[in-house]
Amino acid sequence: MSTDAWALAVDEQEAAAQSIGRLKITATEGVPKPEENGAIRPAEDVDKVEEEDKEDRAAQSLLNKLIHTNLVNTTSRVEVLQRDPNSPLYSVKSFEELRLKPQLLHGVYAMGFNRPSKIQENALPMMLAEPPQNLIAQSQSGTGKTAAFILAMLSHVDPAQNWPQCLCVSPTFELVLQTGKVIEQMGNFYPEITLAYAIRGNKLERGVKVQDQIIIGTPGTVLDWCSKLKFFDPRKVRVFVLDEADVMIATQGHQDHSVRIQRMLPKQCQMLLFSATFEETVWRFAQRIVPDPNVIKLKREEETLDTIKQYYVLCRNKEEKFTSLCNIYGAITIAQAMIFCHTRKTAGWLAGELSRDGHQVAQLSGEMAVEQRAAVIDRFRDGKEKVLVTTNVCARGIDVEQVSVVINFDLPVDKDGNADKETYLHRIGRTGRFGKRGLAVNMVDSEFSMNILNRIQEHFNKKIVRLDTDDLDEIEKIGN
Ligand SMILES: Nc1ncnc2c1ncn2[C@@H]1O[C@H](COP(=O)(O)OP(=O)(O)OP(=O)(O)O)[C@@H](O)[C@H]1O
Repeated sequence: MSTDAWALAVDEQEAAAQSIGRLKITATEGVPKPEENGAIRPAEDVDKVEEEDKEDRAAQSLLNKLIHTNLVNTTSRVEVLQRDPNSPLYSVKSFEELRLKPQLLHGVYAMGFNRPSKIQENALPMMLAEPPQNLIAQSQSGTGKTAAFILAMLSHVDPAQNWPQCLCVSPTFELVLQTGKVIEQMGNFYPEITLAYAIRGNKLERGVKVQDQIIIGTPGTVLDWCSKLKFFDPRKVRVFVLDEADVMIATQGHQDHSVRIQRMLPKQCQMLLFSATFEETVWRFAQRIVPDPNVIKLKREEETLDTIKQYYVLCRNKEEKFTSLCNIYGAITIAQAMIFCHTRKTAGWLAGELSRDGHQVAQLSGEMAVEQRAAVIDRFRDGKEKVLVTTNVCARGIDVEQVSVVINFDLPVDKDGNADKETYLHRIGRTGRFGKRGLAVNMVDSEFSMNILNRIQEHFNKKIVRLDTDDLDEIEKIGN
């Protein structure tokens, strides 16, 4: 969006907020009611009331627009979804009924969670059962998987034992930091439990023994900590979590590290594998390495979220894609957006064009130092930049509530040039988090990319609708 359009949208929001305030005052204080004593209103009073009626109607319409454009609090929407059996946020049980410890109940409520989601309701009893049971679980992006396995880890820790008992391995530095923060938040009322980060740069002195009960880290560093450096004894670990399990299995390096870690764990250690996607071969592999697992698996057509609307636009080249993007920004209010490109070069070019157009843009790519990448995500999460242009580096897991639009400037393909359906799902899942509405727009600029889009539609059995970005009215409609 141009700075002007952005300013206009903000003004409109503020005006609406003030009008909503006025509406309230009118309702509680009321205007004089001359009809009640039969007196005829003076002409200027009638004018005034008519004026106020008009104002109220305008305010009401703005309020409606705000509700439709999802700019107001979505709590009630989440509550509605949590009572709809077809929603992945549905639950019949409360957190109390899941028998969480009081310290953890305190933690989840302090985070603003009212009820568990479907995956939390289903997975937690399996994860907390005695004797411990293994689990391979799939649930749509943004439906609370992370919270589920964190609650399981925190529940299993014995705070009296000062050594690592739970081990969580995540594929990237950024995800480790993000998940670590959630562990700290949820465990806020359980101060006896502490956490160590096994990530590059967190150097411990030789010979140190980690006393924290939970370790979260990337696979290579975790392996170093328990094998070469012997910072902790893997034989004492009781819970092992593999987050984004499919990528941990499918990526050779991650798989080697994870399997080597797993071999060092005791036989009775509980194994928990979570992801939003499990390609068939990966799923089979997971079932081979996890003994006797409980399984929560989605049907193909359940994998996409109805709350994320998916569109595509036809363009001829990257310049036209950029124009389409500007048109979208000109027509709808976008809180924050993530734009995915295939190469660093395109991402750099696009970030430059967007900044020239007045946007606050951040760019993220694989060659940046991990600390630098984490800092970029932090700034984006704090809303300092409204647009994040990136390659695939943060397609997975990153949770930024305000992302209302995801743009696939280039469609995701694997190294053989085939449609990368899993990455597609993870990318669009950066919006529409926990019941929010989201918009995903795919830019198609060749027969090749049209084929990729078709493969994606067929795979998920979900129609992706064409959008004409020259027609501003049409774009406006999809923003509602
Ligand atoms: N029961 C709940 N009530 C309200 N909000 C919740 C609940 N559980 C999780 N959330 C919030 O929903 C958002 C998404 O949750 P989370 O990151 O756990 O999803 P996920 O399934 O792990 O996503 P992804 O597949 O992208 O990794 C987070 O901001 C989290 O704080």
